[in-house]
Parts: sequence; C-alpha cells; structure tokens
Amino acid sequence: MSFFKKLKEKFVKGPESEEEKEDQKLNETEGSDEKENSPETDPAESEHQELDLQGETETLETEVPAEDTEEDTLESTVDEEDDQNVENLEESFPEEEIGAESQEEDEKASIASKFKMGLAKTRNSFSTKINDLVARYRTVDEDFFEELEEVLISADVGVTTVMEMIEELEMEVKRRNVQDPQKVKEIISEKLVEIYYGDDRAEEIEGLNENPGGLTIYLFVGVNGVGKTTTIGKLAHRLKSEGKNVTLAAGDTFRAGAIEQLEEWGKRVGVNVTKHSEGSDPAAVIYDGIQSAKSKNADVLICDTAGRLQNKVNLMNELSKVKRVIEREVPGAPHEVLLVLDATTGQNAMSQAKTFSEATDVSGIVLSKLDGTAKGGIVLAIRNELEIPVKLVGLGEKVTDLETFDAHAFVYGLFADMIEEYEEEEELS
Ligand SMILES: Nc1nc2c(ncn2[C@@H]2O[C@H](COP(=O)(O)OP(=O)(O)OP(=O)(O)O)[C@@H](O)[C@H]2O)c(=O)[nH]1
Repeated sequence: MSFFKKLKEKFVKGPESEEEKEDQKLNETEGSDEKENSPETDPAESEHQELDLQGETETLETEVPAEDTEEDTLESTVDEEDDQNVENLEESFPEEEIGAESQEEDEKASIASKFKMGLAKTRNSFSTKINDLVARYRTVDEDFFEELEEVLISADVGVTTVMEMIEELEMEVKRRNVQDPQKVKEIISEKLVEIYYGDDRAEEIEGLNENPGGLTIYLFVGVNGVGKTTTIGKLAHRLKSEGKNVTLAAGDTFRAGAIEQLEEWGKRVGVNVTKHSEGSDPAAVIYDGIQSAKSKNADVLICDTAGRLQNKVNLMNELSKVKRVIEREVPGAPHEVLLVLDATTGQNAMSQAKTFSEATDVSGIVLSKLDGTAKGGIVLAIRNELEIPVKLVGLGEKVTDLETFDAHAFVYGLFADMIEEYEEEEELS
C-alpha cells in the first residue's frame, strides 16, 4: 500500500456507514438529555475540594484553586460528552467495540489535525518549494537531488541528516525505478519517518516514561524564554485531565518572576506549587517538592529549573545537585530530563541541546513553538544528530496545544495537502 494512503488511513477518519451515523445521532440525543438533567460539575474544582493543605512551616506551599479558562471549560464539556457517547454505545452494543474503535479514530484524527494546523507555516513553505521543484523537472536526475538537498536544508533538517536522506532517496528511487519527480514526494515522506525512528521502535522513543509503582518525576531544563514554564503548565493540565494527581516545584529561583509565573500556571491548571523565595537553593525546593508530593500521594511531580548558560560549570553543578537529591529521594527518578528548545531559534536550539546534554543526561526534547516556524525540519536534525528523541511538541499558545511527538503525524502535518492531491489523482485514474 502506498505510504500516503497508509497515513490517511491512520489519521483521517473514514466516512461513516449509514448505520453508524444513525447510532451516533441516537446517542447524541440521549447524551444531551442526560446532560440537561445533571448538575454541572467542574472536575478540577471537585478535586481541589478533596485536597488537603499541608501545614508546612519552612516551605511556602500554595494550594491553588482551579480558575478554568474558556478552553478548559470547553474541553471538560467536550470530554464529558465524549465519555457519555462511549457509555451509551457500550450499553446498546455490549459485545461490540464500536464505541472504543470510533473514539480511537477520533483521537487519531484530532492529533493529525493538530499537527496539520501547528505545522502550517512549515508545510506552506516546504510544500511550495517541493511542488515547485517537481514541476520544473521532467526526470529525477542529479540536479533534481541537488535542489532537493537545498530545500531540505532550508527547512532546518540539518546538513548531516539531509546528506543521509539524499543518499537513501537516490537508492530508493533507483530501486523502484522512479522516473517521475511527482512520485518522489511520497518517497521523501516515507524516508523522513524512517530516518526519524532509525533503528528504534516507535513505542520505545515516543511518550514519557512513568514510574508505574509510585511517584513519577519530570525534570525540566532549558534557557530562559524558550517556553519552559508554559510547557510545564500545559503538561500539568494534560496529566491532570488524564486523572493524575500532579504537583509542581518552582526550582527556577534565579530568574525574577519565574516563581510567580509558575504559581500562575498552578492556579490556572489547579495544581499545587512548592516554592521558596527568590535566590534560594533550587535543590532545597525540589527536595521539599518531593516530600510534599509524597505526603499527598501525588502521581507526578514536575520540577522547573533555572537555565543559566553563561557558565557551563555552574549549570552542570546546579543540575547535578538537583538530580542527586531526586535520585536519593525516589530511586529510579527522574523519569525524564526534558530539555525545552524553542523551534523558532533554529540552529541556536541545536547548540543549546549540545551544551545541556554535556551538562546533564537529557532523555528527551520538548520542542516549543513549532507552530511559529517555517523550519520544522529541526525535529529531524535534533533526533538524528543528537540522538535524543523529541518527546513533546508545542503547537500553539493554548493550554491544550501540547502533543506527544509522533513522526507519522508530523509527516502527515508536513504533507497534508499533497496527500489530498495524491488521492484525487488516484481516484481519477
Ligand atoms: N506559539 C507558541 N507560543 C508558545 C509556545 N510555548 C510557549 N509559547 C510562548 O512563548 C513565550 C515564552 O514562554 P514562557 O513559558 O514564558 O518562557 P519560559 O521558557 O518559561 O521562560 P523561563 O521561565 O525563563 O524559562 C510565552 O509568550 C508563551 O505563550 C508554543 O508552543 N507555541
């Protein structure tokens, strides 16, 4: 099966059968009736009521109410409706799995549309260049590959990765005896995914590691202004909406306003924030954060840190002290050391990644502001040249704009228009 077709089957929800549409209609009516009769509850608020304030003396810990934003409220309503629909489907067809399947399809389609929207800038620039290139060539020759090389480099894919990719493309084109430049588009998309995963299996490098038996700790590192605090807020929101008990530790005691900014996010999302005063020892804040998380039986603790790059030795000392505390308090932790990089800074992000991975063991990258760049190819450069997987991507400023990185969805986002065009061509022939 063609690769574009595979992507479409994976991410685009197929046309529903008449029978399924009928069922859907029925469930929607039943769902809305029940909703009208049930009192409106705010899940974040009810959780907040269950939480207990810790009477700690030295640590300033804030218990914060959930101030739902418009999107939050909208999302919880949608979630309730979805849950309701699935429940109803299960009641009508207890032995069938239609509800679960269609929910999975919906989720995949929504992930794909988020990647499609978030990658609009990259796609517009990338596909315009690729379309222009294939339109100008009658056959796939050496000059074609040279120009393709330039297009990929201009999308920040990274020189080493581009070279590897061009070599593989040339071999593949020869092997399949492809003459028509139009057909190369699909092979490019296939190779992007192959290069991204390399020898690893997707499930080995996608998603965040967890501690199944206890407290999961994520340590966030990165320079100021890359979107670290926003990302921590978005992740806390996401984990909380998955039903997890989340707490934060304000370990960036260096930057003025960093603690207040994290507190704001804590309020917005409805999670606790452990903090000390500005200028205090970050390792001490993290220590208190762990004790607080343990006492509350929290599932996840997300730790912020300061990102001073001026002095690598200082950075290294600070991060290793924080890590030592975490390792001592929770064996096996931190479960991820996530480096946040701003996708819009291009090659600068690459050099930050190099510095941080020399200072500490970075287990994954969070690429923020991918929606703000036309050079989304940086994802491949990071993965391939630094051998660190991209775990999460920021695709916008909303609290829900954080996605687990998925190379197939990424490539779908890059080639969405071409996939649609390709289908039309197929249908015509
Ligand atoms: N478009 C877009 N904007 C983002 C994204 N992530 C963060 N931002 C914005 O980037 C700006 C900086 O983000 P912050 O979270 O304040 O920066 P920061 O890295 O926390 O700064 P430090 O606390 O000093 O590390 C804010 O205006 C965010 O809204 C994203 O994925 N897409």
